[in-house]
Amino acid sequence: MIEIHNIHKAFNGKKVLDGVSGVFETGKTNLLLGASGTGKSVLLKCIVGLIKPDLGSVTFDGTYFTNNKLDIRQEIRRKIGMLFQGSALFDSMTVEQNVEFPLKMLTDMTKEERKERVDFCLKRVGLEGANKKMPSEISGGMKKRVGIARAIAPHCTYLFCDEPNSGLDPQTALKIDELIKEITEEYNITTIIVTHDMNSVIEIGDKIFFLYEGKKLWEGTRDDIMDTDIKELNDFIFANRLMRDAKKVEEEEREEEEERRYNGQLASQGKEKAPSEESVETEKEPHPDNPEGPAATTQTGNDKV
Ligand SMILES: Nc1ncnc2c1ncn2[C@@H]1O[C@H](COP(=O)(O)OP(=O)(O)OP(=O)(O)O)[C@@H](O)[C@H]1O
Repeated sequence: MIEIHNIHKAFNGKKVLDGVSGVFETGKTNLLLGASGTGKSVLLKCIVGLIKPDLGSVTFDGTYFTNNKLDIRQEIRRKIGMLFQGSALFDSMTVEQNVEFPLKMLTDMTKEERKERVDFCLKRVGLEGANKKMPSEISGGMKKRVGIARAIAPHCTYLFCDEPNSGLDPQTALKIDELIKEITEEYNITTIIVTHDMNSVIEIGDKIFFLYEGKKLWEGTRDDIMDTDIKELNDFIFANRLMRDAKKVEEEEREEEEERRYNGQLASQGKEKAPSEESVETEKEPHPDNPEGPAATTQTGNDKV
């Protein structure tokens, strides 16, 4: 779990982050959502320590990170995997050398152990056998997969992805989203993804933090993002036609459901009423074994007297 508290950041007097707080849960895909220039990347960099916030703190699983001793910060950094926007592979290295790179830098694994881990990670992201290819020989989607393999290779506890879908067609983007979500759940990683892609929100938004002009205006899940009354959020998500259509379908389904429930209530009331009327009638009818029957035993107040 990563906790951020009251993060502020300004550049040359221009406020970019204005008191952002939140908790990013373990085993979940946490999305930082917002329009361009709203401070998502700066917040991500503040969390991983690439930018120092002016104020505020970041805690990784209870260990204070911001302003802590260098060795503690380095220890936490070792557990962080990064997937950069353009994949950021080393062009002069093969796929396997790219994935092996952080293992050489961050671990004391033997050559054989590194080879085993590289093969495992490449297999996990669906790139078995691509070891010897150069980045220039593979597609954008494959590059993202190599980036993911490289990020998780040193058994990362925290995974940060800066717009993992940028430059990908929708189908490949969906596959990358799904892969990140699967890996997050499988290895119980705390994942934070910077995005403005509404498809990602719907597909993998376990927890969403909506940033607007440097502030967190809303947080919630993909199930409730369409039902808020926050104007800035609605303007952002419903600028996308697919989202407007999805909202329309959701409203129609809700109306149908309400109608069904209402009709069901009416029917059940009617049902309750019917047997009681019936039972009154049958009580009045004599039982075949007892011709005198209940009808005969019906008494009025006067009879009793
Ligand atoms: N190192 C820097 N120096 C000065 N200004 C910066 C620096 N980094 C970011 N900014 C400014 O901070 C603001 C927020 O930038 P940021 O990259 O976080 O936006 P974003 O929400 O990630 O946008 P996008 O979705 O377009 O990537 C922008 O106005 C940007 O110009």
